[in-house]
Amino acid sequence: MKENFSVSLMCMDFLNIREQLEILNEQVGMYHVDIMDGHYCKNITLSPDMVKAFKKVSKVPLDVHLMTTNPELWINTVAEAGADIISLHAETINGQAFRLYNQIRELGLKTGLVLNPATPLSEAAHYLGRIDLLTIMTVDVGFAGQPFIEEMLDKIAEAKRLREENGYHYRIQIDGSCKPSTFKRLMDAGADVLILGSSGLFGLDQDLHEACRKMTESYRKALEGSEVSCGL
Ligand SMILES: O=C(CO)[C@H](O)[C@H](O)[C@H](O)COP(=O)(O)O
Ligand SMILES: [Co+2]
Repeated sequence: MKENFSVSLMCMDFLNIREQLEILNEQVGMYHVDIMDGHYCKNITLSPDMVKAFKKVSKVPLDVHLMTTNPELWINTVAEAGADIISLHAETINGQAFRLYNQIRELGLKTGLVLNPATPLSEAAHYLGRIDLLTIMTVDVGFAGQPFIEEMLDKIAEAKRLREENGYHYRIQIDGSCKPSTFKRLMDAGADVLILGSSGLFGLDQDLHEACRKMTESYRKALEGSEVSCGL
């Protein structure tokens, strides 16, 4: 079941990073590191130096979500910092998509693609076959704690159908408002990985051990009777 979860580290308590990662290392399959440039979206969160710090303690892969107008400026930097997956926004790579994904592969890393809620899957139709991790935003980029966008359930189902019809290999990851009240609908629609942020983990309890327990209990309850197994 841990492979079904990633944790959004922008939502953690920055005064106790090491302690929280040592707990989360045993609970989830990946960490999600949001890097924003304050231009592509109106916020500035984590950084390549934070990737370096996380890498010293993390026992799971780091997926770096680049919310930057010029992602080509950051790929080598976050790769050197320790990223295992680099997730680029389709909206920022038209005209260099194949070049940047070749660059990520040549660095020995996995390729990620992120689609904003308003961006259709067709935007990436010609390179979905090159993607290891497809992240579907279920909130507009920039902030935690936003409301879930229901219309994204159809996009998740379409991503799963496209994968089956074309033999693509990407895992489908959900970013934004993954929480007890959305777990079942997201997994039933076809999600493989849920990014847990303020609403799905850190906001469940002040004590992280207790928050993890509440999260996994609500996930199990949500999937009772669902056609989705816990494993991939
Ligand atoms: O990409 C992001 C925002 O642009 C973040 O990874 C997540 O959406 C956010 O951390 C999720 O937190 P939520 O409060 O559970 O929606
Ligand atoms: Co993100």
